[in-house]
Parts: sequence; C-alpha cells; structure tokens
Amino acid sequence: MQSCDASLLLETVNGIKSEKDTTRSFGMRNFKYVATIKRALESHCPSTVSCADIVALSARDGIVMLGGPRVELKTGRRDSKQSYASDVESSIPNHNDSISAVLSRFGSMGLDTESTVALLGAHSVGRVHCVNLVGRLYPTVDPTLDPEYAGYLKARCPTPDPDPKSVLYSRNDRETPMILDNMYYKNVLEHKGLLSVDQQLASDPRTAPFVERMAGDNGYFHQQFARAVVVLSENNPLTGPEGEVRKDCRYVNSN
Ligand code: HEM
Ligand SMILES: [Ca+2]
Repeated sequence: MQSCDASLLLETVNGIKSEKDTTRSFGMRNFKYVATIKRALESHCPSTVSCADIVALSARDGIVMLGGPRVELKTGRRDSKQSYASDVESSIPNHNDSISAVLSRFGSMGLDTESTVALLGAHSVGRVHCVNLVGRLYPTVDPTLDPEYAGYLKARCPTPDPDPKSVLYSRNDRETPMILDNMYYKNVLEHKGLLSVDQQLASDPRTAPFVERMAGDNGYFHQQFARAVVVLSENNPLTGPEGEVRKDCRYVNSN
C-alpha cells in the first residue's frame, strides 16, 4: 500500500474524489497550516521539500510541542501524483474495529504489538466527535465502560444520531488533553477508553501487559512511541525519481 506520500492532501479534481473528501477522513482538519509551511518553503527554496516530508516533520515537531519525545526522522519522501480514495476504507482502521484487525493492519507495516500499543497512546491528546462515540452509549451503554464516565459522555453527546458535521465532541483524555503522556493507558485501565478499540487494548491478553507497563512508566511509553513513529514514517514512501515534489500540496504539478 502507498504511504507517506502526501496523497491525503490532494483535493478532489475533475470529479475524481480524493482521500481527504471520503467520509472516513472526517475529523482531519487544519490543512491550512500545511499550506502556510509550503508557501514559506517555496519562496525560499523552490521545488525542494516535498509535502510528504512536511507532514512527517510537522508530526515530529507536533509531538515535541505536546510534551512527547524528540524523534529523529529521515527526509527524502516524494509526493504522489494521485490520491487513493478507495484505499482509505480498506486500510485505515475504524473506531469499532476489533483489536485483531488493528494488530494485523499495523503488523503489515512492520509494527509489532508493542509498537501498536504505543502508537494508540496518541489518543492521550485531541478529541473524538460524537458520531464516533454514540455506538457505545445508545441504545444501551457498553458494559465495559465505567458508568460514571458513560454519564459524562452522554452529557457531551446527548443524542444517538448526531449530525456528523456538528461540533459535538469529547476530549480523548480529560485530565491532560494537550499532553502526549501515558494518561491514555491509565484511562483505559479504569474503563475510560473512548473508542471500542481503546477499551479492547486493555483487556486483550496480547496487548494488556504493554498497557500496564506503559500506564506505570511514562519514559517507557515515550521510548516505544518514538520507535514506532520512526517505523510509521518510513512505511513505503516514494523516493529518488519516483513521484514529484509538489509546488502546492493540494494539487499535482501541471507539467
Ligand atoms: C487502531 C487504530 C486507530 C483508530 C481506530 C483510530 C480512530 C480514531 C478516531 C475515530 C478518532 C476521532 C476522530 C473524530 O471524531 O474527529 C481519532 C482521533 C485521533 N487519533 Fe486515532 N485511531 C487509531 C490510531 C491512531 C494512531 C496510530 C495515531 C497517531 C499515532 C492516532 C492519533 C489520533 C489523534 C491525535 C486524534 C485526535 C485528533 C483530533 O483532535 O482531531 N490515532 N482516532
Ligand atoms: Ca494526555
């Protein structure tokens, strides 16, 4: 599968739907910052830094800004000349996927179980929109969810069928929502995991031992997270003469 090639950033053109415009890419936002970075790069050093490297290095810097580890990443990724909308559904894990499906998808990218557990720790920051949550709240509350926490989530998401475009959401981690720390693992052990995949991580015998160790040791979590991000960032990129360096991350070059 193609990856790390900035195909996600392309717009729908001539009626050919892009990845970004699929329903599964819902929640992806703030592409305007990529455009700002690209404009600055093109004005100083044209056609040199790919959009794929911008995404990878932005992730690296975002991790540091959120209090996570410093990860050294390679550069030299090139940009795809097309978007692969149909791959999104088949390749990107869904909120209600089984943990087995998730482990096998990450496994196919060279990410072992420990790395996969560490990457999901990214759910220690950010938000989940109600549309991805209500399945665990209505018509009945998922019994694996802490009842008091379920009450809080129902207050955040009061209807079983929220408008998918509405801004109703819950924080992934109520205590340290803007810090990339091991709070996620403490939450899932207390049955306060938001997505069903989060909760399964704490109970599955393959993943639970790592969850417990990460919950108890933020340094170990950061070390495993850093190791996993390197693998993820090098998954099947375009290199050398492949692809191109886009001038505008939203469109393939015209020549
Ligand atoms: C098992 C695999 C995963 C599933 C099923 C999954 C699913 C989701 C879902 C459904 C949301 C909420 C989107 C919304 O409602 O707006 C979300 C948010 C998020 N995910 Fe994941 N995710 C997975 C793995 C990852 C990984 C590997 C990372 C990064 C290393 C990650 C980072 C994030 C972040 C940072 C947010 C918050 C985004 C925001 O605030 O808008 N997730 N995830
Ligand atoms: Ca946190």
